[in-house]
Amino acid sequence: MDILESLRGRLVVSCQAAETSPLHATQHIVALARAAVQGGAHGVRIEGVRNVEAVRQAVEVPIIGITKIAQTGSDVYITPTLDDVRSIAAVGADIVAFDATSRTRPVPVAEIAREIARLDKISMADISTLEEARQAIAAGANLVGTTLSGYTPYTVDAPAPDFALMSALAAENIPFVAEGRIWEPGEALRALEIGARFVVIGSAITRPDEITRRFADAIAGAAR
Ligand SMILES: CC(=O)N[C@H](C=O)[C@@H](O)[C@H](O)[C@H](O)COP(=O)(O)O
Repeated sequence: MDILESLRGRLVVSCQAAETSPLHATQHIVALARAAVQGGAHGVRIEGVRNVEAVRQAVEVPIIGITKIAQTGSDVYITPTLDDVRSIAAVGADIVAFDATSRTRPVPVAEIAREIARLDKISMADISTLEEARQAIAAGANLVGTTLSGYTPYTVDAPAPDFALMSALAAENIPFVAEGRIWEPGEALRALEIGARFVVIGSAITRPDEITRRFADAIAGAAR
């Protein structure tokens, strides 16, 4: 079946761990991906060449692959260069996601989208505003993700999750994925009702440190 069709209306789980996390090693990312699939995820979002390669051997669902590479002179870090695109595509990502914000960037969005298409992969442009989404689609991206709303200097005050952005994307028939700062099943459902192709959840499922902190903070607040 067509990959985007297989994900329509479904849950994708982002399995990522910060360098400081006890879950950073590839074996843990693989375990998170397996657990996500066991729990009903229809796809996974994975960072890093080694991790994508290992997860590709472990699960059969589609993989959204990214790299996170810091760039000199730019805040763009999600799959920022053509080499990143090539290396993540080569190890088995089905969809390659990349930063498509209008910040200073090493490679134009159109070049990244063109390279992903040349490699016969699906391109997912991570954006933070409606205007960035319009430009990414015009530049050839297959779909956009709301991933970076709240993370660019001009969206730091955007609501979490950013349902207003989702509604604006739906109103213009821009194919979009709901991703970023979704913590409740009801929020995921609302995103799908607005028109998201599928939903990507990360921290609320795969970052036990953040999940723990949420409970710990609530309990500490109540004890005060
Ligand atoms: C901003 C950024 O770098 N987002 C990253 C993109 O891959 C990940 O760190 C997020 O965990 C992912 O987008 C899922 O979002 P959330 O963890 O909020 O459900």
